[in-house]
Amino acid sequence: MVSSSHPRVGVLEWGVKGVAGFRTDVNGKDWQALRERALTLDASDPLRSMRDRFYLPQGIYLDGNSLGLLSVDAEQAVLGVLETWKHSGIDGWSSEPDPWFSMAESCAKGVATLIGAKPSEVAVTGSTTSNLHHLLATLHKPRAGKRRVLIDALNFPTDVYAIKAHVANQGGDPERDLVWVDSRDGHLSIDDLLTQMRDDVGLAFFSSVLYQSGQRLPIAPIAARARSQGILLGVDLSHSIGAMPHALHDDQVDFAVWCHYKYLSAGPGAVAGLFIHERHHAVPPAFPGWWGSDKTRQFDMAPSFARAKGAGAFQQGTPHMLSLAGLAGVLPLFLDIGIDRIREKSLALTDLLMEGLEQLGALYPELQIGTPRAAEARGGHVALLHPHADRIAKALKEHGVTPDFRPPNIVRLAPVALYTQFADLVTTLEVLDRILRERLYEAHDAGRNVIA
Ligand SMILES: Cc1ncc(COP(=O)(O)O)c(C=O)c1O
Ligand SMILES: Nc1ccccc1C(=O)C[C@H](N)C(=O)O
Repeated sequence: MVSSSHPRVGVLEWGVKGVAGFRTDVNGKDWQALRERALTLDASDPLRSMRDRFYLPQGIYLDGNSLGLLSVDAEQAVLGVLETWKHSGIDGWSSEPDPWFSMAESCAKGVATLIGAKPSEVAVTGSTTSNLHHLLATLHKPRAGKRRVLIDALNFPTDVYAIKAHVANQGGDPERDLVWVDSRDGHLSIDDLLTQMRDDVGLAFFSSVLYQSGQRLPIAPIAARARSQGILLGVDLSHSIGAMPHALHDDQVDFAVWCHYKYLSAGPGAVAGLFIHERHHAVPPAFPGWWGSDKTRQFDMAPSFARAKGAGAFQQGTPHMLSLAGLAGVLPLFLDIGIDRIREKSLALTDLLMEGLEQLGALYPELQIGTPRAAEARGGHVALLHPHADRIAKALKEHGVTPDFRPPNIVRLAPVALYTQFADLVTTLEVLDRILRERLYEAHDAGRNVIA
């Protein structure tokens, strides 16, 4: 455990006004009842000691769905790699107890538990984007009568770029071959989506949780429909891994990709992950590299590729150890707590937040909630919609709350079960109340910052 003298605050000094010095009681709504409930929830929160393991920047951090915070555990693991490098040089690859040579495999085993996969179905490697390119090139060969690719209009841009490029690389025409599940209101209709999984579709690719609205898609029925229609199904788990359980193996998803730097807090640009269902393990990777070798054969340096069994074969070059160590360090926290308890707290956090936002919506009609209310239809963050979302995000940050902004009108608020307190959310609501009441956002320019 972290000692009480551990530096909890001030790791990053943002120079914000700070929530503590911010008066919220001027002609405002009375948040006392909600605050009392939040304090009771905090007092009985079984995960509350986890917060002590994280470096918490000044103010309230609600951007863990973009970059999760640093834990002492991840820090120690990264420092451990540096120490080993310092003292052992090349022997770091083999020195016990954590040889670098097998660190990706040990991480894959832990990650598999979080997503309902067999260890042999997961590899920790590459980036979300590079893994998607790799799996598409390996598994999807368009054929006559099944050339169409189904994606949704709300998917994260990198996925769309990769899929368009893949279609073009396979001799197709993205304009003609892509079928879009459209959205009128920022959400996807599951009925629409299932209906569009028609006979002429060969590949479908969705996110488990949509990055803007936080809508969660039901993977089991989508995968069942994909199976019955002979469609290859891929899923991007970037916004759900570490926040909720998955059942990729049992649901029979064909493949999946994700990053580890959001809810999992493995560090900026941490090594990413991929899943390939075991029924596809006979297919060789499209872009092999020596790090995908059977580990007992890798240093034979043979000209023919003796690949690892399963997803490990999709590794390519030497793992980026400094970017892998953070994951190795933080994973045991998730495994010890168990992903079901994490989801339980995450839902309780977003419940409280949405309840408060509904109360604010009654006071400020321009404010709307862009996230589905039903627990099974939402992920770990809440999207707030407002015509001045860009300026509101800046005003929140100025007053000590870190959200992010996604164009055109979304402020995302992501409480993370391991380090967000219920009371933080009530403070956020109070700050937001005053920003809206006094139109404090007008002090900020419209438009996003380079990184929003
Ligand atoms: C759904 C989704 N996919 C992919 C990415 C990013 O891909 P990469 O990790 O390759 O930068 C993000 C966020 O950056 C994301 O939200
Ligand atoms: N990788 C990043 C690097 C810098 C800033 C943000 C990101 C994000 O991950 C954004 C996130 N995927 C999103 O849902 O918008």
